[in-house]
Amino acid sequence: MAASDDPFDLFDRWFADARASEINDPEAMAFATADARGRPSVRMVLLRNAGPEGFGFFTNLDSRKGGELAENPWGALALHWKSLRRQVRAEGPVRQVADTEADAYFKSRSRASRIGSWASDQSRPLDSRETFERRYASLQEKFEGEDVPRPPRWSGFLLVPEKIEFWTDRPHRLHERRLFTRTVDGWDEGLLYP
Ligand SMILES: Cc1cc2nc3c(=O)[nH]c(=O)nc-3n(C[C@H](O)[C@H](O)[C@H](O)COP(=O)(O)O)c2cc1C
Ligand SMILES: Cc1ncc(COP(=O)(O)O)c(C=O)c1O
Repeated sequence: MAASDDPFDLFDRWFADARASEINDPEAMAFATADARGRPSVRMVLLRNAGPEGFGFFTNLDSRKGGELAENPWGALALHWKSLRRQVRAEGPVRQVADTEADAYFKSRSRASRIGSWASDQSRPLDSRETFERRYASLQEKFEGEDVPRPPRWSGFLLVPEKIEFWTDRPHRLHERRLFTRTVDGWDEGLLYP
């Protein structure tokens, strides 16, 4: 297969274009999960790695998405770059990343964001903003002068794509859709009607 037909090479080129032309957050993607009954939910997350191993992001394992992935480890994502009028979609099984990978990413975040991850019981009900701010302030004190370690329930997920679609806007809604489907030894490429 020619290098230009590899979906991750194509993704890298599109992502580079998006970094150059989006006004903010070219890595923002909608990430869908579903519970054990198949009921879907979707939210934005930041794409932190993309390559042949998959598409990765970081979050709280006890969040709603974390709980749904524990019951049903499948996901779907969509990136839309408005400035380019392009969309990428991917679907497949989702796995948690290794602790070493989560540690390395967590270390790269700002100290304030690291403390925030300890302060936030992500997706749980919060009685008031004040409660959250008090928790944050007391954690700032607790970690004063110390390194802020990764909370044990904060990690990352990797969606290992079985399908990746590249969508390009064309006039009169006659868009181009290139679908890559994983095979035992590579990728099949085909087109879809828009
Ligand atoms: C642009 C953008 C990027 C976001 N990135 C992340 C992220 O990488 N990880 C995360 O946990 N939440 C992120 N959030 C917050 C999520 O959208 C969501 O509110 C949170 O993860 C809880 O989702 P859940 O209750 O479905 O688990 C982001 C929100 C926006 C708008
Ligand atoms: C709750 C939360 N966690 C994680 C992230 C990902 O970004 P970062 O790791 O740079 O904080 C975001 C981004 O908006 C977020 O809202």
